[in-house]
Amino acid sequence: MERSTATDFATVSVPDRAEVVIIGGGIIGASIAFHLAEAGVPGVLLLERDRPAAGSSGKPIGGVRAQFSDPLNIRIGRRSLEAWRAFAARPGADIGFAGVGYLFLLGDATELALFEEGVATQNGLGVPSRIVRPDEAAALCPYVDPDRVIAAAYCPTDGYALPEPAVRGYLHAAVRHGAAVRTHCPVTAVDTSGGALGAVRTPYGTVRTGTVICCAGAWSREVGAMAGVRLPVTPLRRQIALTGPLDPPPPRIPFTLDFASTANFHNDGADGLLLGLSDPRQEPGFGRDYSREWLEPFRAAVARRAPALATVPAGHGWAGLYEATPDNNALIGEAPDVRRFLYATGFSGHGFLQAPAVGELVRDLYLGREPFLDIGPLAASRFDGPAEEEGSAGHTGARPEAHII
Ligand SMILES: NCCCC(=O)O
Repeated sequence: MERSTATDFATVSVPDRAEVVIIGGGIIGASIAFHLAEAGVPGVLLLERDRPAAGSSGKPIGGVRAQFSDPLNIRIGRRSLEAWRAFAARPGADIGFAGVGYLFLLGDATELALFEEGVATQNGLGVPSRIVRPDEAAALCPYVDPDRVIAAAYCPTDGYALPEPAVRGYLHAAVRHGAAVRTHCPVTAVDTSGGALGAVRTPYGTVRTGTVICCAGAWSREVGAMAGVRLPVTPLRRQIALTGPLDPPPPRIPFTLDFASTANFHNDGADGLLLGLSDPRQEPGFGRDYSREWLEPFRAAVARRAPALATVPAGHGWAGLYEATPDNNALIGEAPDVRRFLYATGFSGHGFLQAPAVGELVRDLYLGREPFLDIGPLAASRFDGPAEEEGSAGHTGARPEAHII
């Protein structure tokens, strides 16, 4: 599902030395490169083994929201939304931001209680979300059957945007500010000595550096291991499909998501829909071949909430990888045993929507500045211990968010 040509910065050589080497040219690496270069950090080098956004950032459309259950993710989402809205001015690119809102469909009293608590937390942090009755949910999204939901949570300032133009926008702006970007340039080794970084190696040569930032998404565990750093990230295939033109064309709807099943749908251009589901049967792995079996649980789920879409056609599909952590929260921090090995990964499906704020946070971590929030709870060390248990929040108190996709 190629939609646009990616910016390419084909590698013919790498510099002998860089102040900072960012590994990974997806949305997180691109945002960090931009924020560091904009702040005047010299010698920022981003290495991408393929083309920009070749991993999961190549998703056609990405939801952006501040509706989360815990303050940390709410604040990251809210801060990022401000940046997505202003992206045309800074860094300066059209990312197709559409503030259509997010509508979480709720099926029972337990879900409603969870979202009432979440909305109260969000409102306390300035996010204008609210619980809406079934008839208002159906008015916002006419596919929803008001007799089949108990309520919904709606935030009008959420929406979606286009990830690949966002990656390109960040990279072009980073280069304008002096950063270097090399694509088709895999990192094959990270040299360390006595707990300090020495260099990264590539097929085009060795780059001496004192700082590495791992933004390798689903491949971060392997990149971390090159430096002896444990990053508990697991690849998990996620799939979406486009309906193509519908007759009649769909109304303009919020990003609509059934909380219980994760089935979701929203507009794709003027005349189609994008459909998605986090299939709980999916086994971990790097496979990214598209297959259609997820459509069966998707159709079953929408039949329960929005039966008008139960037979909607699903045309072209796309498969990408979530970079899942055991508690579905990101990993952001500095490795305790390898100085200046920083990481921003494990976004568990929320990398695009969190990328602008993450760029700021990692910039501030690098510069030793006071960040806009304490990233301590996101340190990978929360999973240190004998077992890396699925569903464990570890011992730091980082609270898993309620939304499981
Ligand atoms: N990965 C995006 C799915 C929708 C969401 O979590 O908001």
